[in-house]
Amino acid sequence: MPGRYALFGWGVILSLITAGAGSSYAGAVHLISQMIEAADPRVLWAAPALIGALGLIRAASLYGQTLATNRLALSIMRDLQSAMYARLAAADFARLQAEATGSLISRFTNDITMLRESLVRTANNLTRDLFMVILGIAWMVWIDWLLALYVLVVLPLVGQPVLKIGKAIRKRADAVQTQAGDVTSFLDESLAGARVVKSFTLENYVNARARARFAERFRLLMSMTRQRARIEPLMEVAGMIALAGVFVILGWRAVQGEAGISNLLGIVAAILVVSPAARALASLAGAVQEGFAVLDRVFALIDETDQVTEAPGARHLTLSGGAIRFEAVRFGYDGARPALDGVTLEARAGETVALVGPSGSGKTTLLNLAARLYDPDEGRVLIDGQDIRTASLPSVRGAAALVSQDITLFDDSVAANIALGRLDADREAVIEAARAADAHDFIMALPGGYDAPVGPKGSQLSGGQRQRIAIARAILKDAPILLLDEATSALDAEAESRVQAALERLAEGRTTLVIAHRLSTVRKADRIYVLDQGRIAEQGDHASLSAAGGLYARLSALQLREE
Ligand SMILES: Nc1ncnc2c1ncn2[C@@H]1O[C@H](COP(=O)(O)OP(=O)(O)OP(=O)(O)O)[C@@H](O)[C@H]1O
Repeated sequence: MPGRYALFGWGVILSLITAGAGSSYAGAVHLISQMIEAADPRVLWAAPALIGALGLIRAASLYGQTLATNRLALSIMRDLQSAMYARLAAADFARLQAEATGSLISRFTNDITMLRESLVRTANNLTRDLFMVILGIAWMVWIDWLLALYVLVVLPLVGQPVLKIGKAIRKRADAVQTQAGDVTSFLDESLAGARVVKSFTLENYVNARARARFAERFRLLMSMTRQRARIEPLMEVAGMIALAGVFVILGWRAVQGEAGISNLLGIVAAILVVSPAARALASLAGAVQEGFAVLDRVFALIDETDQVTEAPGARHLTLSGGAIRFEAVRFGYDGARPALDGVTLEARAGETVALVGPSGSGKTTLLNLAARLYDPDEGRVLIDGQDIRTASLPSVRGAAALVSQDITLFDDSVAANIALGRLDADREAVIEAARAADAHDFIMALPGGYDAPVGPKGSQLSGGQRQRIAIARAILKDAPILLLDEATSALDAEAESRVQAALERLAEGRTTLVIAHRLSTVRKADRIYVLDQGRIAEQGDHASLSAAGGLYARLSALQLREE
């Protein structure tokens, strides 16, 4: 496959040939009309030969040029999209949380579409039309320099306003793209929430929100269209003024007795060649500015830097059982109240530590920090005695398996979804993990078994089945630490007891930090930490904490479920 520079080179050369052949029509018309004026009989074969040759050359080079320049533009698009996705894949969890998924998706759909149109148009037209204008003017000078001089004075008069319009378009294009993200995120949210929309009869509510967004979209696009629409008429007027002046000059000459119809035809042909090219260039100014606006957005994203990064020279964690320790950890999502405020806790290797606390007390935050999805503002998180900030990121993320309530399944086969726990796992290991997660039997009952597709977001499986797939995935990962958010979602008794049993097998032999929702879990825990407003309010085992009659005693009566 030809490289970028070769494609660019070919694009320029072929544009030059295309423009050369196209603009030479002016010269050909001039020559042929001279022959006709002189009643030269050779015109009978020279005219069709000349016109035909120019047409063929132009057609062939146009084809090659379109292919070369589009290939270049599209390959740039492909690489920009890959770079953008790679950046997002590597981006901080906080970064991804901060922007709506729909808005992120819009960068790949709306932004990229606008950029593609702009790039392809630029690639196709910029050099070709520029050469057309330059060569067309050269022909004018050759045919009649005085007329050419006149045209050259008139045409640039519109250059300045056209550039100004381009700048106005760029400003609006940015707003248009940002709003496109808003529309996409609304669509994503409201369509994904179909169950709620229907059951609460929110159709009118979502319709009103949709109409407001589409109305805003209309307004922004109209504002951009008004700018775009000004360009062509400007060029039209300039072209007409040029043409009118040419006739005045030639008419004046004819009155003086210096006739010459071949000059007239030649110049008119040149104007006809130059005009559309100049018009295309002018409207390209708008498209280029739109492209720049999107490129600004694309590069702003690609250039983003992360907060959670690997320290220089970071080494892999040395694991010896997966003891985990929080030391005076303070952390806030934003400047406001900290979500964790001086938390010190410990789970020794192999221990199960339960986290209990009111809603919003910081339990999920604690698991997020243990997986190093965020870094503490103060204090340290240690795994087997090593500060996880000083260790390599893959080794930290590899040390713990996170099983949360929002289970992510990808639209792939059951086996592929389990294998996400360890990408190089073979089929036997996948089946073994599924057995341990009590998922094997239901998987075998699916049409296609392990190769059965799970559907978008796992929609073809039940809630309990999805949970067991997630557990199988964690079993396959075989990390020494388990970070578990016990499900509260309503599963029926049988599904729940199966999930529960699978979780117990998963927790065997691992250090476990579990956000507990069940009495059986806290009873079995080696230690319970009770969180309240980001602080450890109490700690101990179930019996002693119940006896103390504090926050835990109240919470356990309300929050913890009996089997
Ligand atoms: N992404 C976020 N951005 C800003 N604040 C957040 C974010 N996530 C959580 N918080 C805040 O941090 C605090 C602790 O939240 P966290 O999710 O850790 O609580 P929790 O104990 O897990 O609650 P629950 O039991 O209801 O899930 C809350 O006050 C919450 O509003």
